[in-house]
Amino acid sequence: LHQTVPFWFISRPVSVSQSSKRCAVIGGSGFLGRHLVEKLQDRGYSVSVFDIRQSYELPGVTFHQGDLCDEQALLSALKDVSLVFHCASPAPASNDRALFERVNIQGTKTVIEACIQAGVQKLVLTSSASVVFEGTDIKNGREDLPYAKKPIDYYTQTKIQQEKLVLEACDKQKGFLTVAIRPHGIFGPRDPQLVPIMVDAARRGKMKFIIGDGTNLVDFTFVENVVHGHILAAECLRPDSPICGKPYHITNDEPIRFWDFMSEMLVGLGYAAPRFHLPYGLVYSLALLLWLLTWILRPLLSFKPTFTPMRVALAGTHHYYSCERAKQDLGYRPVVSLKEGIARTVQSYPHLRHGA
Ligand SMILES: NC(=O)C1=CN([C@@H]2O[C@H](COP(=O)(O)OP(=O)(O)OC[C@H]3O[C@@H](n4cnc5c(N)ncnc54)[C@H](OP(=O)(O)O)[C@@H]3O)[C@@H](O)[C@H]2O)C=CC1
Ligand SMILES: CC(C)=CCC[C@@H](C)[C@H]1CC[C@H]2C3=C(CC[C@]12C)[C@@]1(C)CCC(=O)C[C@@H]1CC3
Repeated sequence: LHQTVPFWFISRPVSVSQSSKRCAVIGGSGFLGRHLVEKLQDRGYSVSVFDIRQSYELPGVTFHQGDLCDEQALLSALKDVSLVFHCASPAPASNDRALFERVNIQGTKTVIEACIQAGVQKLVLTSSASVVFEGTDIKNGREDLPYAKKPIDYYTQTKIQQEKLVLEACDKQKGFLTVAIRPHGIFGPRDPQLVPIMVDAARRGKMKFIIGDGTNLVDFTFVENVVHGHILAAECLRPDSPICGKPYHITNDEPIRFWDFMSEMLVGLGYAAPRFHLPYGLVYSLALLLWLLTWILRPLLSFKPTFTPMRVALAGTHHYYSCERAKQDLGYRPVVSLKEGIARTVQSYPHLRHGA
């Protein structure tokens, strides 16, 4: 991680002691969590994972299987840990209100209480840039944009509450420091959402259409850059740093047309790029109608449409964010370019290639 470090970081060089290199990753079995665990290990951290499931084994990594709403289970996993990364969340696609409220709100309160009780000094939350997204254009959005008043789904609604809880818990007097990382559109090897959903849609012939004029710019962020942002934040988080209790956008700093990104991925995997344009308003209205119908008919039908209003909004509007604050305060610069990230991602999915 060769970076230009901010001046206040250089002015107080503190060697990262062995005890402060003991960390836990809540949600460490997931897509981002596992990449984070691997990089932390490379950087000499001793890592524990706390997750509701164990999806892999890694020599040197201790796994604690449990629900983050269970304080006792968390406490035993956080023993002797000084740094915690919280990147667990139910998948956005579930849209299960009760589950999001239980895990993202109640569970995060439990994480904060357990951290304080266990003597953890630093908590780094994986939030989301979508906490300010309401389904309409955001161009170069900065962190001072207000939280969405009408969040596009329960996932976003509870991510807002979660971020507020974590940032408000920052208390220099008590020696408990917090920071939130807001990534956007994470992609990379082993991602269970973006590429698999896209390929599934392509295989069902649903990737022929471009929603809108196809010029809307979006941030897609390679997973290693997101990991890099988390580790920088953890290492910069000290009582005298300006980052305490603040959110930081972490992006690839290369906004791309949503449909160019989709096309590059699809073509890379051997599928045709979308070609035919459909008006945004029409597709959004149809998605809304379909969503209403599935909601009304839910006692009779268990049908999950590919086109949801939320997905149409994500596919047809501008939503890209400035990561200037992270550059300034964390010395953040993306470590993998979009081109390289796309190439590595395409290569990592041989089983999703056309004809495989
Ligand atoms: N992927 C993206 O594009 C973006 C993600 N984020 C945020 O990044 C974080 C990581 O996302 P990602 O890696 O994609 O998600 P994943 O679903 O891959 O990882 C989340 C992990 O948390 C686990 N988990 C869920 N509920 C609990 C619980 N109650 N107790 C313990 N563990 C639990 C999940 O288990 P299980 O799979 O069994 O539910 C999973 O292993 C999330 O907070 C997400 O909101 C933010 C912006 C963009
Ligand atoms: C930048 C960002 C926040 C990305 C999030 C990723 C997902 C929301 C996308 C991954 C695959 C996308 C997709 C569609 C919408 C957005 C995604 C779910 C469509 C449903 C849009 C309409 C179509 O023509 C089919 C698309 C399938 C893939």
